[in-house]
Formats: sequence, C-alpha cells, structure tokens
Amino acid sequence: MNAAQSKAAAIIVAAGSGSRTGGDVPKQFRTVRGKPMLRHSVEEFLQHPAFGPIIVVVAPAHAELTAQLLEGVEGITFVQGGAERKDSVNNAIQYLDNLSFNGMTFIHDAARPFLSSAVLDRLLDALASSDGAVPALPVVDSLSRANTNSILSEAVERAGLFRIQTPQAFHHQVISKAHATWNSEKVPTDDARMAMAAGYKVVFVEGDENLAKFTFADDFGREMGQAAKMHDVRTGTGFDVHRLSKGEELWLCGVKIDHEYGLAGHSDADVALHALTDAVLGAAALGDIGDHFPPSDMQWKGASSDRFLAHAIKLASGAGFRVTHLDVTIICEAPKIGPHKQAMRARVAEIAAIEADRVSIKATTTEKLGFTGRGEGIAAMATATLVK
Ligand SMILES: Nc1ccn([C@@H]2O[C@H](COP(=O)(O)OP(=O)(O)OP(=O)(O)O)[C@@H](O)[C@H]2O)c(=O)n1
Ligand SMILES: C[C@](O)(CO)[C@H](O)COP(=O)(O)O
Repeated sequence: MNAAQSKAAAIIVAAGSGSRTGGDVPKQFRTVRGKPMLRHSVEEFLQHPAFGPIIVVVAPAHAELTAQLLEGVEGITFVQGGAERKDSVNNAIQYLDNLSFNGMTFIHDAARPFLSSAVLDRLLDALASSDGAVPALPVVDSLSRANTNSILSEAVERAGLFRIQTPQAFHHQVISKAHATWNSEKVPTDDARMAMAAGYKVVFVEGDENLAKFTFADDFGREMGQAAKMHDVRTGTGFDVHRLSKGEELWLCGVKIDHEYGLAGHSDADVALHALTDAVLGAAALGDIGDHFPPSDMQWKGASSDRFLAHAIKLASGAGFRVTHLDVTIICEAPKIGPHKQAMRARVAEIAAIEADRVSIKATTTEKLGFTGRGEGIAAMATATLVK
C-alpha cells in the first residue's frame, strides 16, 4: 500500500522549544520511562495496523538529535517545523497534500508520550460519522478566575467544560482545508478549533489521564515519582523439605492426594505451601515462616498450611504489597504431580485471592538421586513476586 492509499497518517509535532519546562534540550527529547519522550508515541503509531505515513515534525536545530534518538526506528519521515505549533502541523499537512494523501490524519503532540492503542481505536471509530474527533476529559476541579495578585475572583461554571487532548483526528481533506483557510495572524489553541472555524463537526471521544501533556518542569518530577512507585517490584524465594512417612496424610498446595505415604511435620506438612509462604514473607522482608508460626507453638499443631500462606499475604498486604505471581516447584519421585496440577493451581489462587493465571505449579524429580530420589522426603522451592 502506498502513502496515498493508507488509511491513516500520523503527524507528531516535536518542533517546540519547551520553554516552560526549561532544561538543556526541549522536553520531547528527554528520557521518560526509559526512552526519549518522542519515541513513545512514534512507536505506538508504528505498531498500530491502521497507520501508514508517520511524520515527525522537528526544528532544524534538533534534526540530528532526533535522528539519533530514533535510530533503528523504520518507517518515519521528517518534516521541518515552523514558528508556532500550527505552522509545524501545516508543514506536515502540505507534505501529505503533495502525496495526494486522502485517508485520515491524526495530529499528536510529542509532549504527550503515553498514547494508547485504545485511544487511537476510539478516534478511528468516531471518524466513521464525523469530520473530526478529539480525546477529551471532563474538568473535575472547581474553577475560578483570579486577579493579578492571585486572589480568587468569580467562580467559573464547571459543568460542560472539557480538557482537550491529542491525538486530534480528521479526514485529511477536512484538516487540510481548515489550515488553508485559517486566518494566519491568529494562533489557534489546537487543530480542532481550526476545523470548527472552517465549519466542520468535531466530536469528543473519551480521553485518557495518561495522555497528559508535559508542560512544566514539575511534570518530569511527578512522572519520576510515579515510575518509582510503579517499579517497586519485589521477589522472594522459599524452600522447604518434609519427611515422607507411612500413616500420614499427603497435602501439597492445599490439595489432599491419595498416596501410600504422607508428609510428617508439626502442621499438615504441606511443603509446597510452606515454600510459598516463605517466598511471600521474603519478598516483603517480613522474616520467615518460623518467625510467625513457630513449631514450639501448640496452636499450629496439625494446622492446615493454607492459614500460613493466607496470613503471610495479609502481612504483606498490611505493608502495602500485592501478590502478582506465585511459582512453586515440587521435587519428588512420587506421587506424580501432573494429574493434580490444575487443582493445586486453583487452590493456591483461592488461598492467595489472585487469578489462577498468576499461579504456576511445576514438578521435577532428582533422577532417583538424593533423599527425594530415594523417596525419603519431598522438597519444594518457590518464588513470589509482589508489587507495592
Ligand atoms: N513551533 C512549535 C511549537 C510546538 N510544537 C509542538 O507542539 C506540542 C505542544 O506544544 P507545547 O507543549 O506548547 O510545547 P512547546 O511549544 O515546546 O512548549 P512551550 O510553550 O513551553 O515553549 C509539543 O509537542 C511541541 O513540540 C511544534 O511542533 N512546533
Ligand atoms: C494542542 C493541545 O495539546 C491540545 O490540548 C494544546 O492546545 C497545546 O497547547 P499549548 O499552548 O501549546 O501548550
């Protein structure tokens, strides 16, 4: 498919100076969440199947830097920016006009890096019955005017007010005509305003708080705080062994298994739940199973080990953690674990109050070597992943 036949083009404007943010380079070239801000939206458009030409608009002074930061990214075209945002957009529209492009044109601020395919899909859908569409979110704070001394004056009615984001999506002919007929003396707030001035109908779709524009230096500080919180991921490991003995029940992962031998211990000796309990406590740095359920304490005699895991998760939750994944490996020659895996997975998920696809149950033998190989005992090792 050539550019003229493509369904949608993306214009990403990155030619601003970022004067309100400050810094050595304009904000769109600084790193957020591990990559240059501009690269986030470029990649999101590139991986969406509807998008063909992806145009990045940059100031000549930053052309080399942009090329470096987007190194290895295929399928983008660079267009030179202008003095105002509308001029930058207009240069890219003219580039598309010259290709006789007649699909849909999405115009997006590089300064809004966290674009999602869901927003793109909503806009594409909306264009089926409108000239243009923009993501918008209702204003939730109360609004007021203030005088020059920062003293509140009259209230502004909030009902019916929306914050307009980008990408702003249009049929190409619509936005091309809107730019061509705009009074060039005036600086519009955005492209939707220009389309409306040219007599077109622009509708709202649901916006996304993640699409917030980086405007001030503080926006980077807030983002770093947010990212630090999001990345507080902890892992813990657990290991346990119990002796196999005649006349005992065999409990593994909270499931009773018919077997010639059972596991001996102070509690029900569910070696897999014990390893998982230690893994959770380890991830939250809350000690180990012996600290919380000492064998010397008679209240745990014969106790069902699901109480240990549930309690460890409650302690971790009190410290602000949520379990995102539990993984356990049961090490034994017999019984065969395979036939019980699904029941074990469901039971552990139930005890931990998480979805079953966050639980992994595995098993292995030690090739008849060692105490597990000789059938003297069963061992289990586990990993827990927690997020704060
Ligand atoms: N002449 C311009 C001005 C702005 N933009 C782009 O338009 C988007 C939104 O503009 P804004 O947040 O106002 O960015 P700046 O103009 O760079 O910021 P400032 O007003 O603080 O200088 C940004 O991605 C910016 O790079 C552009 O491509 N060309
Ligand atoms: C286009 C825009 O991002 C829509 O909200 C916004 O109008 C840009 O405003 P700015 O004055 O360039 O910050």
